[in-house]
Amino acid sequence: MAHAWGYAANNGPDKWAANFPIADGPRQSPIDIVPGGASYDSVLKPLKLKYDPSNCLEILNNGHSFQVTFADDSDSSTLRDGPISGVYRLKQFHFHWGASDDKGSEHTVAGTKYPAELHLVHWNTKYPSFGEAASKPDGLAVVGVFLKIGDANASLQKVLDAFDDIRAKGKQSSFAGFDPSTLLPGCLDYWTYDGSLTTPPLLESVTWIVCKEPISVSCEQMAKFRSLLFSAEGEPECCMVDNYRPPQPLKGRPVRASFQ
Ligand SMILES: NS(=O)(=O)c1ccc(C(=O)N2CCc3cc(O)c(O)cc3[C@H]2c2ccccc2)cc1
Ligand SMILES: [Zn+2]
Repeated sequence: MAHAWGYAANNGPDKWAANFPIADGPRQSPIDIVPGGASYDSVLKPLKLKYDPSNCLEILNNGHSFQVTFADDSDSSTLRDGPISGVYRLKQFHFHWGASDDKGSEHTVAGTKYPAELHLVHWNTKYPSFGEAASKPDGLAVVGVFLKIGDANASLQKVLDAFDDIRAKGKQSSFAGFDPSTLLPGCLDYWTYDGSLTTPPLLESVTWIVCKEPISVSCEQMAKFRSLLFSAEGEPECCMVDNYRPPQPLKGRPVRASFQ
């Protein structure tokens, strides 16, 4: 029986180390990003993101978040340059959010929490698959984008409009033709550091690339996020909120900035 980890008091982030001891490892994520503590590195290249909307397959509620999954059998949706070497393919994107607008992001900036955070998950094509890459120190690259309360986000609304079909855990539906680059901020300045998955199995295989500029989300759109359920059909309803891991110890890791 797979360990039923979650975000509740009895199975949440403080309890994960019992089944996933790497939770106390040397390169855990997320972290609190302290802009004054990050060092500008002129070697860092601009991010090169190329996404093909025809690779977009489906949207699903996996009981921890919802994710939009992409076909990754070719190099048509990729991340190159930035802090990484080689070609990483987009596998999926998902979000983390709070029960209220004062929390929800995983990374924080000088202690500031955003109401939500987008993760675009890519895997290194020097390995044969996502699953193989996920256990390698340079296997994954996740682009993180903060969401900040403001104007309604028209691109995000296309994703939220699909929620009625995936309200409960385990529900999925086809979701075609979505271009995830429409969820990126105008400025792609970023911080980068070596980290991990922020959910079990917490593998220390992620090069984190966290954008400095947030994208907007309206209060009404945040309410839509909170209409999803952690619970499956037929179970007592449990709202999907606060599905974020708090910042973890930096343990001496450098955080680099692509901007001055
Ligand atoms: N928040 S995050 O660090 O950006 C993250 C990235 C990828 C994944 C991911 O794609 N998967 C696969 C689906 C999945 C489902 C689970 O129930 C689970 O506990 C973890 C995942 C992770 C995963 C990644 C690598 C190996 C196994 C599982 C999850 C989180
Ligand atoms: Zn995530």
